[in-house]
Amino acid sequence: MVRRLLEILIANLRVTLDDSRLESLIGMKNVNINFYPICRNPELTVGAGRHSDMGTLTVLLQDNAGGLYIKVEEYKLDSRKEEWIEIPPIPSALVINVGDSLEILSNRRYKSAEHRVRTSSKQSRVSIPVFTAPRPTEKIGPLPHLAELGGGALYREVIFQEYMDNFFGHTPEGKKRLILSK
Ligand SMILES: O=C(O)CCC(=O)C(=O)O
Ligand SMILES: [Fe+2]
Repeated sequence: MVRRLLEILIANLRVTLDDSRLESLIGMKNVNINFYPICRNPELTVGAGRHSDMGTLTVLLQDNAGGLYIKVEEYKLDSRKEEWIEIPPIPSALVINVGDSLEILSNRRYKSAEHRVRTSSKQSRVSIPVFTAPRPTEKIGPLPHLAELGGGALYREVIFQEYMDNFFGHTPEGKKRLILSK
């Protein structure tokens, strides 16, 4: 399913990638199981702090507890408004998140989703994300055609392993680590 999604997203940018490259961009897969216990002081406690996923696409199954928020930014002429909106649980539905690698590859035509999870005093919560990411040896940079069209590459090319070392070596708030690839 992720392979098909990626194929469609890339085709939508009018870029053609061969099968082995597509496979390499989602070649590393990891599953987590997150448990958020009931919390007495939700206003004092972070469930999952604001971040974006570093890989290509994340497929997330959440139970019915709610609490997943995503940051939406709105740019007006000279102002920027940001808002956190809840992604409500829908039975049997999956949440698909764009990760940093896809933001870089698409030269920011797709933006990685900054998200966080709040705790609750009423109900515990379980979520199961499946992370897909490039193989560690894969070079990640804006796809050439997109850099040409979009007035230059917004990110420099990195080996994905280096990106991961940077990701786990620092814990910047939100999406700030993406700047480091520029
Ligand atoms: O629990 C969730 O809904 C999200 C978890 C998450 O963002 C993550 O594991 O990266
Ligand atoms: Fe996440």
